[in-house]
Amino acid sequence: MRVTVSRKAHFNAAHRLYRKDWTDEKNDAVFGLCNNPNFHGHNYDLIASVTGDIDTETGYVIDIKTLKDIIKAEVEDAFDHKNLNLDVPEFKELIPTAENIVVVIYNKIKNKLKEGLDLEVTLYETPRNFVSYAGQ
Ligand SMILES: Nc1nc2c(c(=O)[nH]1)N=C([C@H](O)[C@H](O)COP(=O)(O)OP(=O)(O)OP(=O)(O)O)CN2
Ligand SMILES: [Zn+2]
Repeated sequence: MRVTVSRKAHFNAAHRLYRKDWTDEKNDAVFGLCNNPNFHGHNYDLIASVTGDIDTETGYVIDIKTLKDIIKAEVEDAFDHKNLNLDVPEFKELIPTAENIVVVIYNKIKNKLKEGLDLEVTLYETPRNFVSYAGQ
């Protein structure tokens, strides 16, 4: 019996979408306002969903406190009130699009989960723009 346990979280971060190896013209053409050198911010929301078997002794798939602590350490403490391009090592050479951010978050959380647990992360960049990643 596989059951999914989910936890919501939140962080604010600034970013700029651009490639250092492209001209300003090409960055403007592809990324538009998101290439503004002054950066811009988003109120990111995320949902981390962990799927696994219910432990017969505890009744848990995962203690939600454990999931909360992982998300705090791996996502909130690492990204909240940060400039993703400048402050977060994972995005030194990786454009902080929602797609790339959700994959980075997935990998950071997945590495802290016990074997046998599956993970899906959904990241909202705005209330209407969101991406999901479940590995592969
Ligand atoms: N595939 C992607 N497209 C875009 C991304 C992205 O990460 N992946 N990101 C951006 C911008 O960074 C940003 O998200 C755009 O924000 P905003 O202009 O506020 O977006 P909307 O106008 O759609 O805002 P709503 O309030 O949700 O309508 C652009 N593209
Ligand atoms: Zn943006």
